[in-house]
Amino acid sequence: MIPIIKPTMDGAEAEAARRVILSGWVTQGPEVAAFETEFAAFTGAPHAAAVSNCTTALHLALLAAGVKPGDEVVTVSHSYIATANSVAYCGAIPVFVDIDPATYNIDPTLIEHAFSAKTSAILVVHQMGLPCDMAAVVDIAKARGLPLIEDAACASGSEIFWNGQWEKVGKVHGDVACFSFHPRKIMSTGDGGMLTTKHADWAARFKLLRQHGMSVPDTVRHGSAQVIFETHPVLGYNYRMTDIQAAVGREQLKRLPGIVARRRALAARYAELLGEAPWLGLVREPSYARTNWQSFCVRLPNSADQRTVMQAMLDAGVSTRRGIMCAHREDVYASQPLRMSLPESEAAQDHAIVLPLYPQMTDEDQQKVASTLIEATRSKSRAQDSNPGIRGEIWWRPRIGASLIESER
Ligand SMILES: C[C@H]1O[C@H](OP(=O)(O)OP(=O)(O)OC[C@H]2O[C@@H](n3cnc4c(=O)[nH]c(N)nc43)[C@H](O)[C@@H]2O)[C@@H](O)[C@@H](O)[C@@H]1N
Ligand SMILES: O=C(O)CCC(=O)C(=O)O
Repeated sequence: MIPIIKPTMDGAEAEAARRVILSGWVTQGPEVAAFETEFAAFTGAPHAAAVSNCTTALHLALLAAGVKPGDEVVTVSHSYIATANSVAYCGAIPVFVDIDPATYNIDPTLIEHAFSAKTSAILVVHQMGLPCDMAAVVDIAKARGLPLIEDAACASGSEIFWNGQWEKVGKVHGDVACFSFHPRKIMSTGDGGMLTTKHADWAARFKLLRQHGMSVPDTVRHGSAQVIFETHPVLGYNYRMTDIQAAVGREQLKRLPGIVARRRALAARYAELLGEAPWLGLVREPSYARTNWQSFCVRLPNSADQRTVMQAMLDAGVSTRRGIMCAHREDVYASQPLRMSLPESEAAQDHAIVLPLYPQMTDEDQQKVASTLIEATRSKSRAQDSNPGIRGEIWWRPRIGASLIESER
């Protein structure tokens, strides 16, 4: 079976975990601090704070941005449900904007239509590792005076063209970026997350809130010759990363440039192999973005049944995933009125699939994936079913106006 992903770990990560276990200090401590310093240096961010996963990172980011109950946060539905959930954890309402089908990322031209007097933040996603159009989004956020949060769960090592040079996602281009180290991501600590921010006071707040809002951390009390009594001035959470995870993360970070380079080579090979099937829509990087190819997403012809194609591939020993989910279609958000229709988000969920991609893949593996996909879709390759434009042209269908669904509020 060719799986969707394989973590890239070996004895170096095992040895790092062993070293921490034998050190006698295993929870958030010196390894977490070192991982934060190294991750900040990697991205170019002034501050970093490690947490238990990216969902908790997003929660803390929204709290630092001042999101409170009853507020609205403009974001996408087309994302793993953690994006919308983090807004709901604040008692706020996620207001969903449709995506650009060429990039699977938020369509900046639609953002204005999602605003109301209750909007208190913008939360964008760098979906599948491909940076969204940050220049456009930053302009909108600045014009409105809104904090801008980047869900960079998938985007470790991705780059944005900024002020004439390539910069890492997380440097930070908005106010704060949130990363995931879940095993489905390209570097992993088992589970884990990281915030990078340009604001020193936000970083201090993340470090306070991740550990129960405790005034004096356990590490400080542990090493003190004086008796110290801690206090809890604010409501905090247990969102810590352990030192075992951080030690693994430090090894993963050393590998990250190599992992990204390998994924880029594998993605280029997929594009070559699938080039003979023009009915399949591939993602092409816009001029402002270099993806880490966390996922290699392919748009199927509209007449192809997604589940049938995925089952045929699974039967042949190739694991795939459907297009990115849409939160507004899940029961948990279904009763919430939409401010705009989301046709591109829904089409992307229903008509795209994600192919296996991991550094250990052989050329034989990739040929098998490509040939299986081509065979499973060839009969659906009628010209009228192709998705012109998904190969890189901007495929635009205006949908503001008649299709706009006004909020009932
Ligand atoms: C592009 C999207 O990719 C991912 O979403 P997804 O729906 O593809 O993710 P899921 O299908 O839930 O991914 C879980 C899969 O990730 C793999 N996986 C998860 N944990 C492990 C692991 O520890 N070891 C190995 N070898 N594989 C692991 C398994 O194949 C598991 O079925 C997430 O990273 C999303 O956040 C992201 N938007
Ligand atoms: O829990 C998951 O499956 C993914 C969520 C994630 O990536 C995170 O919270 O770091």
